[in-house]
Amino acid sequence: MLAALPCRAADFTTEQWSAIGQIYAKTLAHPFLKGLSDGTLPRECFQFYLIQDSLYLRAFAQALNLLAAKAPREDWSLTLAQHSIDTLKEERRMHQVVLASYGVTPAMAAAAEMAPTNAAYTNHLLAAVQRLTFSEGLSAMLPCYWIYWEVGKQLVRQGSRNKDYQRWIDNYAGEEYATTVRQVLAMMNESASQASPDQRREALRLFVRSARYEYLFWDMAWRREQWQP
Ligand SMILES: Cc1ncc(CO)c(N)n1
Repeated sequence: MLAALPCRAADFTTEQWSAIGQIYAKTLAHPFLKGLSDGTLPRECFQFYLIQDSLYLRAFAQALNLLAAKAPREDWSLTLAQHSIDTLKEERRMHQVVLASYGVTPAMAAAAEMAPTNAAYTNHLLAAVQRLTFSEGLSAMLPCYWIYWEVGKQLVRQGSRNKDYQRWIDNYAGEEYATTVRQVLAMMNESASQASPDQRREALRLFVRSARYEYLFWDMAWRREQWQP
């Protein structure tokens, strides 16, 4: 029976990744990532991305804290709360170093408004962790971790001619980031194994949606998306 196949409990993350195969392939082929890799990405696009991403990371860290509060295990709460702190400290510091070299002060970045895609994506994450079960919320958050890791590993093979772009790539291709992502993957598999089939189905749907938003986030930066009117 076909209906019995999707959303099985064992190795849920394998199933999640296979559900976004096409989305991930399109992501790697996107001109933003191609440009990051070959160094031809226009400076204004990267700057737009960094400003939007610093706004994104604040919401992401908030979502992690909400998820930490819902975790059924104390060690998971601790891990997620730690990731929230790391997100705010490490990633934002890196962004600020790079942004400063682009002449953007932290105040300028903080005063910027979220572009439509960014607002939609962060609202999707915050709604999922707030309204749904731990497992479903975690599934919505997972593409943020996982896709960046995969992209980092892929892009580091080629390297970039632009040193700012290279620094960005190195951050996500590094061992420290890998450890972080592996923690969340293990948590996802364990948590999904205890969820109901309906919850797993919903978790998968949220995962796919977040993967689509990840794609759209690059596209947003590439287009330097603005609110209309
Ligand atoms: C949009 C987005 N997704 C994921 C990450 C990885 O934390 C990030 N920095 N930005």
